[in-house]
Amino acid sequence: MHIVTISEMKTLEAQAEQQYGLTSPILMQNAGKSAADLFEANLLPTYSLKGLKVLFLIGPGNNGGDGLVMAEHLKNAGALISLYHWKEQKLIVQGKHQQDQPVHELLTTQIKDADYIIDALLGTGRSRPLPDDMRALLALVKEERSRRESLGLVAIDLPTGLNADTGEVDPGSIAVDTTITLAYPKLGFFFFPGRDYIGDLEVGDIGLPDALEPSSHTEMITGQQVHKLLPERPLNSNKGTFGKVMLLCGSLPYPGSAFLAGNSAARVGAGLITLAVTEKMLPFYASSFHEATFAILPEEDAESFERAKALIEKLEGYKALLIGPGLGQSANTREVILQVLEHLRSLPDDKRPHLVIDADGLNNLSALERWWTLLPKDTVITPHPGEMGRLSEGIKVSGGNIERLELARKKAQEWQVNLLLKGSCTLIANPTGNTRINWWGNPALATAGTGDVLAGMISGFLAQGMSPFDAASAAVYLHTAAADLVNEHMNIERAGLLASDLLPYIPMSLVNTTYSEL
Ligand SMILES: NC(=O)C1=CN([C@@H]2O[C@H](COP(=O)(O)OP(=O)(O)OC[C@H]3O[C@@H](n4cnc5c(N)ncnc54)[C@H](O)[C@@H]3O)[C@@H](O)[C@H]2O)[C@@H](O)CC1
Ligand SMILES: Nc1ncnc2c1ncn2[C@@H]1O[C@H](COP(=O)(O)OP(=O)(O)O)[C@@H](O)[C@H]1O
Ligand SMILES: [K+]
Repeated sequence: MHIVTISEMKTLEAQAEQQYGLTSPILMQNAGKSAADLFEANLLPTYSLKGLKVLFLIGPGNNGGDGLVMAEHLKNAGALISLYHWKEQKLIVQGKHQQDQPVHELLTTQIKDADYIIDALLGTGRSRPLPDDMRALLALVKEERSRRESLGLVAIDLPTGLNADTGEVDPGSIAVDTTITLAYPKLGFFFFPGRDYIGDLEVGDIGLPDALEPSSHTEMITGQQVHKLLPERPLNSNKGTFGKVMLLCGSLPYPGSAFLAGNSAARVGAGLITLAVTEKMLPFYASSFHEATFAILPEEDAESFERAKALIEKLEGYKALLIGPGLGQSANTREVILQVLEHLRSLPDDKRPHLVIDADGLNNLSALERWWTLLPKDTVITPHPGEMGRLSEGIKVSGGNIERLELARKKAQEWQVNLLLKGSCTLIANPTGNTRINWWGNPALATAGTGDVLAGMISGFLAQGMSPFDAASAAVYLHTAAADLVNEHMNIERAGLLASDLLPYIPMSLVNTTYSEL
């Protein structure tokens, strides 16, 4: 699904009017109706609209207009509606204009009484800092919410005061439970601090014709999209159908990496997993990973060319190669990597395994000048912000702010790689400048080894013939989906997940894409 900027959204609206006669009032009717439908769908089956007290905060522009249309639909379905028109300071309770008492007192009572408050103050048209009286109004809502957790907060299009292009927020903005955004998610939702204000994201249909495509090069990865990307599993198949993955991962201080990555490649469906390990390391893997096969390499004190040669000899027929997790950073290991890269560059496209470089694979490379010129075509690299900084001459890379998007896009083109920049909303940029962002996040993933799982999943998809951009996108989405499943099944929240907990839930995350609403 496209992600749009404010100006891209405005262009779409203008085109809808010019080319299809879809005027602003028509779009607003559609917007308000779909917001009402999504709101109701979220209530069910726990609550119904009958008798539900909903207070709408109505702003002066089209965002307020959307709110009014939505309110009318909810009223017709039996909700008890109050409307506060901010600019006019006018309060209407169940159709009656309240004029007897000072509006401030009445409004405070309405806030205290409401089951839900709908923020339809400002949307993409916000053009300056919020005025004091709007901040004060939002502060009242926030205060009530901190007193009463059952009060539901929903924003139409976006939480008021959030910059839809950058994710910056006004000091008066408040975080909501659900944002019902219209037509397309806005770019600023995916970056901090804005990301924290959105709550659950719903996308309302405003009836733009399918032929009207945004010009944006940025997409949100959706479950429906991933579902379509997943490799078919024909009845008439065998392990050869689903590709072989070779992993050059793990070393004495970090043996778990190869296990986690290899296991994850198998869990997304790859046909055969081979760990390239030394004899010294073999007993560890053989006892913990029964399904793996092994390519035995000379010990780490052997000449680098012998170690590289042993791996290269085994590589024929492999569809994917993962280099890096837990590999260590000795000069000898760096030499091995360079020789393997040289070999891969020399192979024709159809004979070359797809390459993923992660972790120490990247750390080894970042020490070299113009390291990217050493990569074979279509490589996927998967840095976290620290590794990205090292790859980019030491610049500081943001963990979640908007600058990371431009950086990833620019570097993917400069380096001609598929660049997966990890973080809370992980993003992926390909060499032609297209980007995809993962909306779903789960801080339980902020624990050692989860990156190895992700790298393994990408390799497993590459072995099954997915393109590098798609393999990275699907893996990122499913990685967070698997983490959500772990949370649900282990009854945990934001802490306590082990990377290995993800493994059995990866196949379930694949199945669940069938039922994705987004
Ligand atoms: N134009 C269209 O065709 C559609 C618009 N839609 C809705 O329209 C919204 C955008 O509408 P608008 O462009 O009217 O913009 P908004 O409704 O977001 O706000 C613009 C109004 O707020 C005032 N304003 C701006 N910044 C302010 C501030 N800091 N403090 C106080 N007042 C401020 C402006 O003077 C203007 O009156 C979207 O977010 C969406 O909700 C949707 O209905 C879909 C279709
Ligand atoms: N707060 C968070 N929300 C969502 N995902 C996160 C969060 N923190 C970390 N992650 C994910 O966890 C993984 C961590 O990878 P990485 O830093 O490489 O760890 P390691 O090398 O220890 O495996 C990445 O996929 C990252 O996107
Ligand atoms: K709003």
